[in-house]
Amino acid sequence: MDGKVVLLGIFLLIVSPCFSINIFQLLGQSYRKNLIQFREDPQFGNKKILDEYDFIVVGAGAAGATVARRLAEVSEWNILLLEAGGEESLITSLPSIAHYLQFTNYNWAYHTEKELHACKGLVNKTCPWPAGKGLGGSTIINNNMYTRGNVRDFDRWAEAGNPGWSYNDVLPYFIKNENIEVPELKKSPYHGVGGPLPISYPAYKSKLVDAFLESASEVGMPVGDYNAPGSHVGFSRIQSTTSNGRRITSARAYLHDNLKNLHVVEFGYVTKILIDDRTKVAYGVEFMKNKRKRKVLAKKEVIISAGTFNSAKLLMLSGIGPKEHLNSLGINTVSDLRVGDNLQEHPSFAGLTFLVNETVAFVPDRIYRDLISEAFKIYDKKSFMATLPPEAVGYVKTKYNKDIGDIPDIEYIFMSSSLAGEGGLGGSIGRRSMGVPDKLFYETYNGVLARDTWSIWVMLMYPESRGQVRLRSANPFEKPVINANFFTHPLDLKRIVEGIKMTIELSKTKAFQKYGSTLHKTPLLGCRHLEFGSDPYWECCIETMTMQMHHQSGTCKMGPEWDRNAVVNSQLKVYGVNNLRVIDCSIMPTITGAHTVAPTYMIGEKGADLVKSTWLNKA
Ligand SMILES: Cc1cc2nc3c(=O)[nH]c(=O)nc-3n(C[C@H](O)[C@H](O)[C@H](O)COP(=O)(O)OP(=O)(O)OC[C@H]3O[C@@H](n4cnc5c(N)ncnc54)[C@H](O)[C@@H]3O)c2cc1C
Repeated sequence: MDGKVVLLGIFLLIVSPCFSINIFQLLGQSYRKNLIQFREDPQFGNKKILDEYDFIVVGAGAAGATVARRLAEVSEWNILLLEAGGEESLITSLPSIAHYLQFTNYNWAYHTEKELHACKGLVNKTCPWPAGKGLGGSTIINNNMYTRGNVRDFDRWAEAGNPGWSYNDVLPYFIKNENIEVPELKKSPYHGVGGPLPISYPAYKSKLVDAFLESASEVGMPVGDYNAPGSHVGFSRIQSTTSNGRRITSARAYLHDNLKNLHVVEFGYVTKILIDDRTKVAYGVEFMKNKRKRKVLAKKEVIISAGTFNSAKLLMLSGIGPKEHLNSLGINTVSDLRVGDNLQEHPSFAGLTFLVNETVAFVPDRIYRDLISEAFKIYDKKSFMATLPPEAVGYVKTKYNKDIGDIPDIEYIFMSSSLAGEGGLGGSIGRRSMGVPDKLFYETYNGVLARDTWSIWVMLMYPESRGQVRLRSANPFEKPVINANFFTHPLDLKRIVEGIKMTIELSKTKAFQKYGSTLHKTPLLGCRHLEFGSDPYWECCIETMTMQMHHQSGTCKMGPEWDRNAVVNSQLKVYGVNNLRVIDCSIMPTITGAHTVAPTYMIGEKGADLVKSTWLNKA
């Protein structure tokens, strides 16, 4: 049965002329009869939620599902988890199709405004900025890469006036979250066994990923566990949030359990936090469901875990934010805080394409032509469909990196495919999700479409530039105004250029030359006035075809009282309002040096403990 549904899903995916047909959610209906005990939904008996809960958690993403679940472990408390989207489906569990999911209702589908130094060649000159929507949040549509970041990232948080957030303080929460399935890491003191989130290597391994790992020694790099202290710099296969070749979302990891005191509302869109004007106490939320406005109360706390964009948006809609901005929209200010500032992300460049002379790459065109046999291969883990698009990472130091020791500044994301390689029947879905227009794509990559290629996406780990999120209006259903301000600090661009040049050198190693790797040299449309391969040429490429990692963070910054930009304190309590916390990726004072889901799970685990220690210690 399982196999037939997946086969049907892949078939529909290919024949569907229009990706807006939401086949994923249709397929999901059969899968929905799963284990969440209580939810307000006609299909599940339509039990009514209560009028009042001990805790209300807004958003069921990486952090929200974690917090709700951990609080529900206190049996005398009741918890309401409100989520704007619906449930994941069977088809979303295939890691290889992550990019396709950005064209479904599982994505809030935001965009930046026009950028001065970035996304200049993309559709409408803006960067598409996805964020996940549904029970699981961005873990429904993300790329499953599990990377914790550097020891120094967390030590810096603590040094900035946030006691309890040093690496040694947060390590137990990374461990608590994890069930490591990589045999050689099971005994590592830095990994967890028995936690809710399985971490494994992708089920399928390509020949090209072996070449990447072999190339490490030729450029003086170790191969090791990037999630253990002291071995961040180096190359490795990806540790991923998958098990047996299937995506594991935060909802699967944390919510599929017999928790009678945890009530879940899907398609419940929270529009406002209710705050008593006089006492400044948060006492509930307003939300819309089925076009009806409703209200639910919280006895103890309201916890906002709506993700970096929507947590900031919800605070501002509720009067918590920069006074001048709220005034301009006629919103009464409850607490004048720098909500929405400090936006951070990992910009990157994904345009490098290396051709190889064997049929060893992930070429959707070939796979989809032989669909039936491929569908069956998924089940014995011999298919590219059971792997992640990114197969390995390398953490390297550029010449601009002045940090001593194990602190890289560029991440290589290795793919045995490329934007060009997935042309043809693959639908060029990766480049579409990045907003690369047809003209730029075809004029640059014609001749190498649907060919065997590999690529390294070069990701900046510690951006100096900062962006901003603001409300477009006081209407909660309008998309926020997002200014990423990428590359406003020139060093950000220079580091990526260096990473690109280092990647080209890497392609010349014996390991890659075994496959005759050659760089595709048609200059990028828009940068043809510059000498191919020069620094100005690469700078132009990055500014033209900027690629993002969707690691939005920092808009509800954690910091001490004296930090004028802080929104929450080290207990994650919002300044100036009682009984209100933000617990999600938005609280990061500075972005971690890696992909953000692992640290967000950690924030969820630690945040839940902070809430427990407040209320369980009260007499
Ligand atoms: C396309 C994509 C690819 C990514 N790839 C990776 C990767 O490979 N590795 C990695 O480490 N990280 C990756 N990330 C980032 C990672 O998934 C996020 O950092 C992480 O999920 C953030 O967790 P969160 O809890 O802060 O927010 P989310 O997981 O985004 O959850 C927020 C939830 O709140 C809900 N919500 C928002 N507003 C409201 C409202 N008003 N009312 C009710 N509910 C609301 C949303 O619908 C959502 O479910 C990726 C992200 C995206 C979008």
